[in-house]
Amino acid sequence: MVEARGLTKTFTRKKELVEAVRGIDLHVDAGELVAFLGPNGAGKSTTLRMLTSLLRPTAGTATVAGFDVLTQPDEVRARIGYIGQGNAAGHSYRVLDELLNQGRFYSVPKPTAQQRAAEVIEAFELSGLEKRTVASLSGGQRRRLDVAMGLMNQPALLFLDEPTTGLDPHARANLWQHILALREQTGMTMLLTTHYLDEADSMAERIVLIDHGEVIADATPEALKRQYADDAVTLSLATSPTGAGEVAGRARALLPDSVTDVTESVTPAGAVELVLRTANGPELVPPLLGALAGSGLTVQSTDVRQASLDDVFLNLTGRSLREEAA
Ligand SMILES: Nc1ncnc2c1ncn2[C@@H]1O[C@H](COP(=O)(O)OP(=O)(O)OP(=O)(O)O)[C@@H](O)[C@H]1O
Repeated sequence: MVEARGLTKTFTRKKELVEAVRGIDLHVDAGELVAFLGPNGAGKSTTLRMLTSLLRPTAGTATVAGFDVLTQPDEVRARIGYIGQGNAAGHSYRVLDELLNQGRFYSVPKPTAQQRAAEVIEAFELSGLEKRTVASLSGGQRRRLDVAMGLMNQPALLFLDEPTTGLDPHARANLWQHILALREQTGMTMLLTTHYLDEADSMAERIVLIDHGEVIADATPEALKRQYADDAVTLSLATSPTGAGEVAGRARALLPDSVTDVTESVTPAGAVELVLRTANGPELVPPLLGALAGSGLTVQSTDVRQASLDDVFLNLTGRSLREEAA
């Protein structure tokens, strides 16, 4: 559905070259839900805008829905929906008129546009708001209208640039519910940008991690975490009369090979604390607890912190995506 090779965009700003996108390759199959994740200024929006034919690449090629973005932009646009960062709808216009105008923009015949508008109004919970002006809608309703507008030409592929940025958690969850329902019903291919880590983790089937205009990793959230970050298991063990060192030594001898790193300390209360790095913490804990108890060691508490996409980004770049987003 999307095939890009060496996609590059260089801007000139105050006589200086800004290499916004530096040779991105991308392949997206029909029906995939792919998230571009990366810090501010990484080049996500610029990539999306090149793929939607809104921006001409400095170098590289891309085909979208079977058409070349450079030589066949009209064919590309007819087959995609694009929901940009800003609100697409005009403030003083009414909801239904905006949807019908969008249909007209795509040369959808009027009866079809009316039927389509009724469908997206229903699907995106905009019923009862048809006559309201856009300015009078809540942030969440407005964003749902944006997405609904992007669907008026029944696209095969939907591009969403930071669809949930600025929405409160409830409105974010609500918008996602609608997007996922749409996807389930239509199997639509979706490509979105976000810098919400939790959102990318739970919603995207595949994450393309972008930094400084380049793809630094591309896989499912689970695969990324498995490959680039470890879970941290913290065990707190009661010390014995023979001393903390002896307890730690006995515990260490029971650790399976899947533990890649161990740090050891003694808490102010005198407990021996071991922090274990491993690919799969939840799987490691039950047998390990059994083995520790079997050898007479007393586990006072256990904590498993599973690897996050922020750990992945940190391990790949040395920077925290969470902090950069903040
Ligand atoms: N029209 C432009 N003129 C000059 N520089 C630009 C232009 N558009 C984008 N840039 C620069 O290109 C780089 C990439 O920007 P882009 O908007 O693609 O990043 P992004 O990953 O989408 O970030 P954000 O999450 O903040 O939207 C940034 O340094 C940005 O300032």
